[in-house]
Amino acid sequence: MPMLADPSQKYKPYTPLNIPDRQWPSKVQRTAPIWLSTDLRDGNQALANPMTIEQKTRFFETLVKCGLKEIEVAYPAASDTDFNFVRGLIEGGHVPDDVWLQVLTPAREDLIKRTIDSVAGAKRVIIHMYNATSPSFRNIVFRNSKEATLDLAVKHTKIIRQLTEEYSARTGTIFRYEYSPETFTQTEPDFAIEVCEAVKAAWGKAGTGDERITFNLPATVEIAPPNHYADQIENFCRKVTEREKIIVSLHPHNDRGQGVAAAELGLLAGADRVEGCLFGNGERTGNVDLVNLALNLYTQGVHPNLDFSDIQSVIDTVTSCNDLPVHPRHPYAGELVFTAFSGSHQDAIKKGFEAQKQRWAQAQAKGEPQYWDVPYLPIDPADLGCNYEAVIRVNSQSGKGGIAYLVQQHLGLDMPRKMQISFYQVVQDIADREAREMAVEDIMTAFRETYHFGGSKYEGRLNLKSFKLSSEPRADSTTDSEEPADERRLFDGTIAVDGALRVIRGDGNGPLSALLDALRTHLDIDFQVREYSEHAIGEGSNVKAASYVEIVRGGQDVKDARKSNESWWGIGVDSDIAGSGLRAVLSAVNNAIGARELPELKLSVGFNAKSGQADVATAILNSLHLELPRRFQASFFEAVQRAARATGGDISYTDLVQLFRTTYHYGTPVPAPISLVRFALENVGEGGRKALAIELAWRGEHRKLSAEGSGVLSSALAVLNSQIEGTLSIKEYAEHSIGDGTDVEAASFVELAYDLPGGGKRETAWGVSSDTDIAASGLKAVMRAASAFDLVPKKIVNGH
Ligand SMILES: CC(=O)SCCNC(=O)CCNC(=O)[C@H](O)C(C)(C)COP(=O)(O)OP(=O)(O)OC[C@H]1O[C@@H](n2cnc3c(N)ncnc32)[C@H](O)[C@@H]1OP(=O)(O)O
Ligand SMILES: CC(C)C(=O)C(=O)O
Repeated sequence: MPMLADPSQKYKPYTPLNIPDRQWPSKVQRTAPIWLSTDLRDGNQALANPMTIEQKTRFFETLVKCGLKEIEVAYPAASDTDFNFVRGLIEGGHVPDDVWLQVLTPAREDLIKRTIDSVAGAKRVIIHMYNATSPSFRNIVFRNSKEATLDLAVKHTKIIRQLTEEYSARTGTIFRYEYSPETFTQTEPDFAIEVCEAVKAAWGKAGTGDERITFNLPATVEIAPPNHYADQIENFCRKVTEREKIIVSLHPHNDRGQGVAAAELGLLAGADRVEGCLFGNGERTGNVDLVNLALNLYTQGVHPNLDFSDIQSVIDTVTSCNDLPVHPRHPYAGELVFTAFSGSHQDAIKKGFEAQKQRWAQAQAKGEPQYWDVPYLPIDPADLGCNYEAVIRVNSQSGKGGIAYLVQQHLGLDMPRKMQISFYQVVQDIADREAREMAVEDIMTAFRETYHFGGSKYEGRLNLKSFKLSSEPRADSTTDSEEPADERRLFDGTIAVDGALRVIRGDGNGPLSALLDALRTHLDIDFQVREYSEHAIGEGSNVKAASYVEIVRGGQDVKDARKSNESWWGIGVDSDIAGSGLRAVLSAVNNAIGARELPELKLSVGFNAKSGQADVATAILNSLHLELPRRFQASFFEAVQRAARATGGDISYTDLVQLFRTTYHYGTPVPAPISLVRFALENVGEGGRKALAIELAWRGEHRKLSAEGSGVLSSALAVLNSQIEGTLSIKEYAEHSIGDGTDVEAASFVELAYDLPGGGKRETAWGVSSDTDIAASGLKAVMRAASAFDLVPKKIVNGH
């Protein structure tokens, strides 16, 4: 059947009240009303499967925990379950002293008696009686007159008064009385007031405070817009006598979807109290939602005197008891209400959080309130025990702002705007391709994979192992100016390239360009930096630097580089700011090179000193695990060049390693001319002075010697110097570990200078050794370096 062309022929509109001087439209709610939960009565009676006693008890406990002080627990005359539930609450001691139990009864004597029986022994009880007063109920349901309707209410009010007084005398129970002219909103306004006046008179003892009588004015079925309900309430409040002895209570249903509005306007119109259910359960479309009402007040800065600080646990109890879901879009409580999928919402939320952080810091410094003001979020999810995880969820409708927000929240990284755009494209592609929502974990994985960030699992093809940055004055810089000398930065590092270690070197205006120079020189990887930014992560001693780098193809002039459509971003985090920048460059480079083939390490003479020295060092690093200091590299490189020239220009990898071994007596069967046989070290005196007793094989003979020094190396030098003319001294010393755990060894590198007797020319030589004992390693390196000199033996004078 089609909908009616003219519904006015079927449905009558409501008749508005004429209150020209109505006050409620310009009022503002500044206090919380009295709340009554009728979940266990009106809510329960609307369920296909009413709650069990166990469920009702659990629900009751949750209501108490939320702070409800008036709870309608049952229609006790309806069933044994309801009756026994009320008994169980009282006898089980579940009712706190400050909570009023409310029970509903019709205007029937037998049922009233049963109702009052149910609450025996309770401390505070509200007996709630109702009868229908509207014309259609009078005519259709009860088939009685106005007088009979009024008499029914009066007669049974008197019965309740008499019975409760008897019970009070016997048990000490404090009773209040609530009367509902059912279908108030459809009852003639003056008749509703007339019935209530008659009931008040029949009760005969309405006073102030806890002695007030409650007139509950239900919108049993919501049949008019909420302003009409407000007019009806204001009309009632104005006309009823002894207003101060009355609690005016609202009981809105939600048939037109305006229950919350009706309650809010009804309160402005003078009501004191609201009856409703959590999340709006109840007959048909439900009773008014108390959670919605309470949190509406809360977001106006009015404490509702209800506690929803763990709203999820309330949802869990309610849904498990009444078996009704909470809609994902339900105000304040739905799973999606703090979630933005759309890009512009996410962007505004992200900006809102950032601006709020600053605003709050300023407000805190001035001792002012920290007001909540985040676009699209009318309440702080944290106030309801929710976290910000769900605030932004990403699908194909999302934008860069939301994705950047998640990266910020989960990784602490505040991507620059252009990087946000770039990463957004990555996420969009995945979301579009897979046509699904991207979970936070998906986005974090995409971020880690794109930028090779976050541990060995995401390592790229190029991976920084160690580095050293130094500086030297520019060749063309002048020293006579007042300005600080113009410096070039030198990068010396070890990187893993597809798993194999490479020593690379480069120089530039700064650390990043020095690294890029090194990559260009050794690996044919040619990029230049277009944008760089950084920020701190964390505070105090845990602070780290996060760097973001955008690179473009190398060899472009500034104008072309700026215009280039092709670029790659990278991110680096390190406790050292230079380290974070270098890591960011490698992250971007890894992003850019993809699977491109990289040049193999090649060794041939004719290479320039920069690349040649580092390539030689790479060979030694990969074969012997020794990280040669830069000057050691230069020194060995000369030996390599000599050897290569002698063999026509080429030197194989194996020959190179062999050359290293023989040059430095490193791991060769024939020991160095001066070599360590055994030694003993002793601490002498304070300050770490050492006494060294050592046995040396000295060019074919054994010498047992001893000397003291400030440390191991200085005592070794003292021993050597006691045997020669001239002086040996240490020019450079370096060490590093090889391996880890219990297999760790120390590698020592010593450069000795030999000042020949009589002020002759100074010579230098390197020695290298490794040993599980670091002292032995240092001593062996010293002896191997000393072996390189043509040492002049000490002259024997008078037998000494
Ligand atoms: C708007 C509301 O939500 S009001 C509360 C509604 N809740 C419930 O109805 C749940 C509990 N109810 C019940 O368990 C049952 O209806 C009972 C036990 C109260 C009564 O059961 P029954 O005696 O079988 O009557 P029934 O369920 O048919 O109720 C209709 C009768 O009650 C009368 N009645 C309805 N409301 C009232 C009232 N407030 N006061 C007195 N009588 C009433 C009707 O006129 C009708 O009387 P009739 O049989 O003489 O024609
Ligand atoms: C008993 C009354 C208050 C009721 O539930 C209603 O009118 O909806």
